[in-house]
Amino acid sequence: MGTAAAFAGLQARQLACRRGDRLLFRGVDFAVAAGEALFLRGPNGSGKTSLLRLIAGLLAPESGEVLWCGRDAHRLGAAFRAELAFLGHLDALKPQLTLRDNLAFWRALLGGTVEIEAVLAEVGLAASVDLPAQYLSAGQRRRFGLARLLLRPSRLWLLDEPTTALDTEGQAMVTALIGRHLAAGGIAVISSHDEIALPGSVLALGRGPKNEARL
Ligand SMILES: Nc1ncnc2c1ncn2[C@@H]1O[C@H](COP(=O)(O)OP(=O)(O)OP(=O)(O)O)[C@@H](O)[C@H]1O
Repeated sequence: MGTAAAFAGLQARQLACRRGDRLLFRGVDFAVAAGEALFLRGPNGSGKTSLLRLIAGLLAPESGEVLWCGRDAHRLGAAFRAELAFLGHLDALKPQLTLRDNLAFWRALLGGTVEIEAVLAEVGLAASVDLPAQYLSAGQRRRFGLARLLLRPSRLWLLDEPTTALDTEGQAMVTALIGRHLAAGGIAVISSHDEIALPGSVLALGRGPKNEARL
C-alpha cells in the first residue's frame, strides 16, 4: 500500500504561544489548503500578530508545530521562507529613496523580475513613483507594503492587518489582490479587524476558555 499523499497546504497542530510570562493561546489547530484563506480574529493583544510570526518562523512556539505540505515548516527553513510573503506593520522603506528605488531594492533582494512601475500602478501608487518615501501618507505606506507582496510569486501570504489606513477603494483593491492570489492556488492567513469580503475559515483567538482558540 502506498503512503497517503501529504496535505497540500498549511497546517498547525496544537500550537501554543508564550510572550513574556503570558500564555497567549494554546491548542491551535488548523488546516488551510491551496486556494483557501484563514482569517484570524480577536481583540487587541490576543495574539494574531504573534501567530503570524510563529507561522513565518520569526517566533518559536511554546509547543506544537507548523506543517507545510506535510513537513515541519521550520525544519524546511529557507525552502519554506522562499514560499511565503509577510505583510507586517513595519513598512521597511528607506526615507530618502523614491518609491521606485525602494521597490527596486526589494525586488533585487527577493529575486523578482516584475516591472516596478506596473506593480506600483497596481496598488494605486502610479502618481508617486518618484516621491521620496518619507513623504508618503499612512495609506500610501500600506499600499507600498502590498506592492512588496507582488514582487515575486509566493504560495503563502501572511497578512497582518492588510487594510489598515486604507480608503474604501484601497480596501477593495486588497480584496481583489487576495482573491486573485487564492484563485491562482495561493493560501492566505489574514489578521484583520475589518471585514474582507472573501470566503475563508475564521480562527478566533483570546475568547475561548483557558486561551484555547476556536476554529
Ligand atoms: N516580546 C514580547 N514580550 C512580552 N510580551 C509581548 C512581546 N511581544 C508582544 N507581547 C504581548 O503579546 C500580546 C499579543 O500581541 P500580538 O501583537 O500578537 O496581538 P494582536 O492580537 O496582534 O493585537 P492587535 O489586534 O492589537 O494587533 C500583547 O499583549 C503584547 O503586549
